[in-house]
Amino acid sequence: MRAKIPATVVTGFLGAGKTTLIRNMLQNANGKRIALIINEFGDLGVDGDILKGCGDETCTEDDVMELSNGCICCTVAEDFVPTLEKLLDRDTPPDHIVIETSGLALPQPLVRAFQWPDISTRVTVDGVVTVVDGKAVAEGVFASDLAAVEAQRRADENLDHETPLSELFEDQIACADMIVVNKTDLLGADEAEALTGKLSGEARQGVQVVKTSMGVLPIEVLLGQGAAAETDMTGRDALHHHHHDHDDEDHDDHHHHDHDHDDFESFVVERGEIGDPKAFAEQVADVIRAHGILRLKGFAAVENKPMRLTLQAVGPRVDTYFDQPFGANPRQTRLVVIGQAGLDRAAIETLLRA
Ligand SMILES: Nc1nc2c(ncn2[C@@H]2O[C@H](COP(=O)(O)OP(=O)(O)OP(=O)(O)O)[C@@H](O)[C@H]2O)c(=O)[nH]1
Repeated sequence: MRAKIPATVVTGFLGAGKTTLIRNMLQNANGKRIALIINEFGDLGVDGDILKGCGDETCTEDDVMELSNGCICCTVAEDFVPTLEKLLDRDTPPDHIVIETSGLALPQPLVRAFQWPDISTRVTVDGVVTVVDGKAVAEGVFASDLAAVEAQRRADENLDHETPLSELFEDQIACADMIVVNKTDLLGADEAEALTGKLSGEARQGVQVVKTSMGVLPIEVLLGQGAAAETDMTGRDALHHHHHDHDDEDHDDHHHHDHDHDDFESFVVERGEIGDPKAFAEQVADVIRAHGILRLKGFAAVENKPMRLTLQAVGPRVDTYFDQPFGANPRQTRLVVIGQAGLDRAAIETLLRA
């Protein structure tokens, strides 16, 4: 049986920065074939056009598909499932599927759609990424252009107009496997830190909360979370049952700053052979927990074993398996550590080499 194709769901309010994040990801895809499904309302198609025109060779028009209708829970059978199947049935299916939900959409019905027979055997939800407008949330308004959000709601008679935005926001947070606090360029460092802490407290246990601006996030952090969200709805459920949503054109009311400070960093730690793989995996998990490392991956040389051990960690969940003999490669342990800027490299190196 072939491995399931991973799908990442990107959710977040109008203007939070979903399209910006996805565009950045496509431009840094490193040859990964990523197909995009955009759940946009009606005939606006704005994000689709932006992304189709992103000018990157990895992002051809064929790889961007739009769902014709705004609400996935109502159109799963006639729209979403066929769209997904069309992608899966290609001669060269994508390596990864990314789905951008429309601004007021809740991710829950979309994740549930992956439980559909014929889909559940072929695709799995790698992770739900909730993009947050850091500035707006810090100010307690959740979206920076409230008028646009209201207009978006009013324009759809099916939309529930009663639920406060704060509750829709809670639902997006509840479903997340990763929360991206975007627009930190508009926040002070303390404000950003406080917001991150607050959101960590509100999210399900173990959910990673990362800070960034202009949606710049290493693709290794964004993709490959392995959450299988559709099989794990516990605690993800929407508190509120409102339906129907649609998207709207973004109103360009934000200032951009050109900044090139790095929000993420990564480095390599090398060491000699390890003893017991299981004990080492636990050691790695401890280091990850102690230092808030987002991803850790690489190979280890294990005493008396010709094969190299592959290590992959998403947060403190560490997977290991023997993949192939070292062959011509040096018999060494080499681990790539990825995290938010400011990792205590020296301490991490010491712990990983212990
Ligand atoms: N200052 C600042 N502006 C940002 C940042 N990220 C995105 N923006 C801007 O915010 C606006 C909205 O970004 P989008 O990526 O279109 O947001 P979206 O979530 O896709 O919005 P919709 O698709 O309309 O729901 C755009 O003008 C972006 O250029 C950021 O980190 N800082």
